[in-house]
Amino acid sequence: MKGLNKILVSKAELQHRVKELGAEISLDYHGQELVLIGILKGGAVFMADLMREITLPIGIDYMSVSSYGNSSTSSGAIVIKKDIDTDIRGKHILIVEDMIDTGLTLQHLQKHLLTRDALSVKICTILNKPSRRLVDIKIDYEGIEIPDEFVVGYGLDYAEQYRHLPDVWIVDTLELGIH
Ligand SMILES: O=P(O)(O)OC[C@H]1O[C@H](OP(=O)(O)OP(=O)(O)O)[C@H](O)[C@@H]1O
Ligand SMILES: Nc1nc2[nH]cnc2c(=O)[nH]1
Repeated sequence: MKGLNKILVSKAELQHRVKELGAEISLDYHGQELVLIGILKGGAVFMADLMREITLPIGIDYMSVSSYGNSSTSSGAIVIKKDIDTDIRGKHILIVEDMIDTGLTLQHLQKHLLTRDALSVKICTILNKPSRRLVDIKIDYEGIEIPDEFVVGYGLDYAEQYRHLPDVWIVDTLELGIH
C-alpha cells in the first residue's frame, strides 16, 4: 500500500504480547470485579483480542473521547463523544487503548473516571510512545514501546484508513504528503 513500506510490529509479536498482558491482568485482578473500557475507535482491535486472553469474569464497555488543550489545561479538558452505560461505582476499571502519545487523553480520562467513584482506574495500552509524552502518567500495563514514528494498523488510522491491518506499519509521511 502506498506509504506503507515497513512493518514495525508484526501480527505475531502483537498476539504474543497480548497473551502475556491477558495472563498478567488475570492474575492481578483475581477475585475482584473488573470492567474493561475500550477507547474508540483505535482501541477496539486490541480490546477484542485482550478480553479473550483474560480468564476472569469481566464487564466490558466502550467510550469515545477527544482531548483538547495542553498539559497546563484544567483536568476537565476532555470531550466525551460516546459514554459508557456501565455504573462503575465501586468497580476496578482498566482503560484499554491502542496508543499513548502525549498522554493528555489518558490523563484527563483517568481523572474523570475517578470522579465517578470507581475503586481504581488503571491504564493498559498496546503501543506506547514515551518520547512524545507531555504529562507524567503511569501506564500500568504496557504492550510494546515504539519510537517516534507515525504508525497505522491494529486499530490505528491515517485519515480513517488502515485500522484493519493486522500488523503495525510505519507510515512514510513524505510519500503520503503528511506534515
Ligand atoms: O496520548 P495522546 O496524545 O492523548 O494520544 C492518544 C490518543 O490518540 C489516539 O486516538 P485518536 O484521537 O486518534 O482517535 P481514534 O482512536 O478514534 O483514531 C489514541 O487512540 C489515543 O486515544
Ligand atoms: N494513527 C496514529 N495515531 C496516533 N496518535 C498518536 N500517535 C499516533 C500514531 O503513530 N499513529
